[in-house]
Amino acid sequence: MSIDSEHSMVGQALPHSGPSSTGFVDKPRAAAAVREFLAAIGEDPDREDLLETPMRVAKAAEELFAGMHTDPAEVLSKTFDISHDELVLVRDIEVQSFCEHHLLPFVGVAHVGYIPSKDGRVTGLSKLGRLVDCYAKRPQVQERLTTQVADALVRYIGARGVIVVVECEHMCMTMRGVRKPGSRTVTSAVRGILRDPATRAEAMGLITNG
Ligand SMILES: Nc1nc2c(ncn2[C@@H]2O[C@H](COP(=O)(O)OP(=O)(O)OP(=O)(O)O)[C@@H](O)[C@H]2O)c(=O)[nH]1
Ligand SMILES: [Zn+2]
Repeated sequence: MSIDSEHSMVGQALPHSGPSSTGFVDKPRAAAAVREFLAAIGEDPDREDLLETPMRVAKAAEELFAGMHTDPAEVLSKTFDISHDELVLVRDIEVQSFCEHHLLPFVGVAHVGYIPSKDGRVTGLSKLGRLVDCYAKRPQVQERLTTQVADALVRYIGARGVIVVVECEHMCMTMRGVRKPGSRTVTSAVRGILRDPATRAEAMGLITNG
């Protein structure tokens, strides 16, 4: 179960809670499933070079899906009162996620901007990258990733305006299926006063032109 505090887990004692918890994957179960999968595709799971693969995958899953067990409220819990009440924008935050339809990666960048709460509380810049990871490191679709990052900034630090733009290439569209390498999907979410056309245009200008 995810410990995302948006989903009614606030205040509960959580096993393995924390921004970078480990130990949440049932590794023997995951390894058994990978072994079965290898057999299903016609491989020999007892082939010497494959013997350790199921457990390797199970261990990797802990890292690859760590966001499921990261609490966004905790990521954004520390703020600084520096009385900055205008746009803060971090561009080109690396995104590495997994499409929940095919469990193949989608990778690219996120641009995250926000206008702090009226009292000018800001979060540490690195926390925006951690927030993106929190929502990216889980089975995901790009649209949901984009809105979850935007909504978290409103909810947890009271941002008066938020703009999130995510641009990714989906391996499920390049390695298989429609096979369109190089195509990039762009999604955006805008909240609060950044919905105002002039403010939004200014933020989009900074995102696209630097
Ligand atoms: N909206 C959205 N779609 C995604 C995302 N990642 C993958 N997809 C799409 O999910 C869809 C799943 O479609 P299905 O028809 O159920 O699956 P499929 O037969 O494997 O589809 P094809 O990829 O067209 O072969 C595909 O069109 C994918 O391109 C995402 O982040 N957002
Ligand atoms: Zn996919």
